[in-house]
Amino acid sequence: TRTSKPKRILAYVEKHAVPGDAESVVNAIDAYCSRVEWAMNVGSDKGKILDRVVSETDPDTVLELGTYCGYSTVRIGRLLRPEARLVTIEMNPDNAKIAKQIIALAGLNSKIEMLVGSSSDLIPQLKKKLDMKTLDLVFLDHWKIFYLPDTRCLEETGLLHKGTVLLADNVVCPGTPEYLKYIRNSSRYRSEYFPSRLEYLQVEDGLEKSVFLG
Ligand SMILES: Cn1cnc(CNC(=O)c2cc(-c3ccc(F)cc3)cc(O)c2O)c1
Ligand SMILES: [Mg+2]
Repeated sequence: TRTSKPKRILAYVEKHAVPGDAESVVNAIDAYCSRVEWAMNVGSDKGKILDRVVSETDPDTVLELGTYCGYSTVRIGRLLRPEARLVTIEMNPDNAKIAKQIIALAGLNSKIEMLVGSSSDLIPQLKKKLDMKTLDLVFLDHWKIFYLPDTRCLEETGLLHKGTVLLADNVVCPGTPEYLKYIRNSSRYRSEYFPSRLEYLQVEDGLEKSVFLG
């Protein structure tokens, strides 16, 4: 088919959001995906939990794994201070192209940098590439089987500091069993589960918040 779901989401956002108004971009995507077609955005129920964690953490540096259309990128970016920076990694170049346009429409280009490629390749480069000292917040929302290996990689590249917050989407649906087993049994993290619903549906899902203890 000529269009894709991300392209249809972008078209709807261009029609219904106010340029420069990140909140209206978030609301437009939620309106489209709840009324027209489901998409794997974190959504508004889990999004409210994400908002609270971002506000409480008040991060200078954020890493998002899994951009998709940029819904959570905009959701997080809209809460960051002007001098804060968010790096988001997306491995699908078509999704990245759409997300870039949605992030631009939200007026968040100055705070957000998108990298296109595999997280396992890009994470080791973060330290030097972006002069990344350490990360204050990591939002995991990419391929569920990559949550654990990428967390181990973040530990080994020295990108986590005492107090870094890891927030993982979909720990119930589709589920991230290996990640949960590791993070909940590790003495290097203090974890807490926030029950919620899968985006736009009545299915149980939730976010796992884990604080790195060093
Ligand atoms: C292709 N691709 C690019 N990025 C990714 C990573 N994200 C997911 O896989 C993902 C999947 C689901 C989901 C899918 C089917 C279903 F029946 C229930 C839930 C929900 C999410 O919130 C997700 O983040 C996949
Ligand atoms: Mg998700």
